[in-house]
Amino acid sequence: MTTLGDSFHVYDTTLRDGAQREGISYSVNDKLVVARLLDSLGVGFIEGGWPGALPKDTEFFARAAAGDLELKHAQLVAFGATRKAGAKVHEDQQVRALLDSRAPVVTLVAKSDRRHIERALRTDVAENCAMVKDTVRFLVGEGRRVFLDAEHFFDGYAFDPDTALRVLESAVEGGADVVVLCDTNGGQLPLGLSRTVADVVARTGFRVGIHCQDDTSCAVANTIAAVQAGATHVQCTANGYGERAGNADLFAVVGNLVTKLGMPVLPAESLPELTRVSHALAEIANIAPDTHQAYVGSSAFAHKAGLHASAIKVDPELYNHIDPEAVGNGMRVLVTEMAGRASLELKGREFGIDLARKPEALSSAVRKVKELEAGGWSFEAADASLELLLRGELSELDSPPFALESYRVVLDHRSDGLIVSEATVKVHVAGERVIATAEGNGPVHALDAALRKALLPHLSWLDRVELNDYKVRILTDQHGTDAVTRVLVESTDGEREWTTVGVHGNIVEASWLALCDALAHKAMRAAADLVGS
Ligand SMILES: CC(=O)SCCNC(=O)CCNC(=O)[C@H](O)C(C)(C)COP(=O)(O)OP(=O)(O)OC[C@H]1O[C@@H](n2cnc3c(N)ncnc32)[C@H](O)[C@@H]1OP(=O)(O)O
Ligand SMILES: CC(=O)C(=O)O
Repeated sequence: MTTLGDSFHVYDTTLRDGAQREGISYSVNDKLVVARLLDSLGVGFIEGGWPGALPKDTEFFARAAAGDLELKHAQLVAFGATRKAGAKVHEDQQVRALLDSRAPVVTLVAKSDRRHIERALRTDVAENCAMVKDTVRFLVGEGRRVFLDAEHFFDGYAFDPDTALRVLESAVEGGADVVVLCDTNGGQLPLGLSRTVADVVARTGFRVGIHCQDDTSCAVANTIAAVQAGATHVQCTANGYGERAGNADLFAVVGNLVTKLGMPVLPAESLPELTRVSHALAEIANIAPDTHQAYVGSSAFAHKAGLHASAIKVDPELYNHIDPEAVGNGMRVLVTEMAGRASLELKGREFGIDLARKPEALSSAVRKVKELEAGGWSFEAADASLELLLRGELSELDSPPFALESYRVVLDHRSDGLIVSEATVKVHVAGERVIATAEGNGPVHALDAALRKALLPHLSWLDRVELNDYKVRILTDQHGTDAVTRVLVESTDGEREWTTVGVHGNIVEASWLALCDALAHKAMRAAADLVGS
């Protein structure tokens, strides 16, 4: 299917409005990488920043013009304000900077609420309209395509519709292609906003765009409502980054337009790239991806409730609003206290375990999971411990790689201020009784070191296994007033990562349980690899 071409604009403002989010500070190199990623998706316009206002943005446009940014799909847009009140447009340094940026498209921001014109700009409506018309005409005369961002349009239209419309008319008289209605304070709700958009389209016949801030958490809904009311240009930011509560999220807007409204606003091959690009852009912004983000979050198609899983077992479409792979995401089944037999059966499939014809083992595993979770265990993030539990129910596990006789950990607070932990483990491995002692900077570190020392000569794969991450959570609501500790251990052997869990009233024992599962899981895989080779 071909895209809608110029008849519908996907306009990205991550590099300008997205950068207005608290905590984001793109370097010029970051901006170039972001622009390339957005271009690879096939968005029509990339607003690169405000040249003349921010030195980094000026440099970004200079580097883009010098060949550092070759865009295959998008056109680069420079953002800026109209000339100042009472000034001559060709003498306005900010306007000149827009031309100097050499961007083929310019988006001008202009006031469209009479209160802002009079109180913030300290001018009158006639001069404000002249500022808009002069600036658009000047830039169009210099060969630029111009869009007008009508700031505070919805509030302004409600307060004084004639003024708001006069601003739009001035832009179009000057030669603007699109007038973008901005919900700058983000206070709109979909129904009212779509009525205004429809009204403006009907009264003016202008090409209308939409720009929504997310202060009512309705930016995406408002954007879609605007499109349904006649807007043909949507301004969005990656992952909804933006001033205050953010902007309309590009990925949700595009996801909705393509999969719900059947509008091919991006090239067909871009849709499965949404998740990857969203996460890559989060990385560059130095913001952890929102796991619950619609369409692209890692939890967007993660199912926890047993009833959901039982229907998904019949047909995944019953509980997924789209095929997750259509947007490059994937479905996951989570096993927790909310699991039923179907959840465990589906999870088992992920591990290559067929539980469908083992109803007793399945029911017993469900019971065990519920009991353990009630005692503070959590399998949601500990797939490796869950796999061991399921295989244990099916009596599929070989005996563990070693057997513990005992361990002891001591903590030594020395007179020189050093605190050293020492652990001794006595284990039986490969038919031998082994005793090993090691020091560490904490009790768990010492225990891990002692265990490795004891096992390494007997388990050839152990030298590749490392602890990647160690998370501790104190669960104060378990067992009345006694707190229990939950430890999650993430391990790696350089090729794959796996997570195990341990729970106990004693943090060292909780850690020990998680460590033992980690090694048992690796031993299980090593044995399977041996059989497979
Ligand atoms: C809704 C939006 O998010 S629009 C994007 C907003 N982005 C930014 O503000 C980030 C970049 N901004 C900047 O770097 C600076 O604010 C600048 C360079 C634009 C201006 O800096 P300064 O000249 O020091 O002015 P300052 O920021 O204090 O005030 C803005 C001026 O622009 C005027 N102004 C505001 N909107 C407009 C407009 N649409 N058209 C013309 N002038 C405007 C204000 O009245 C004020 O003028 P004054 O100095 O005569 O009072
Ligand atoms: C232009 C813009 O960012 C706004 O009105 O919110």
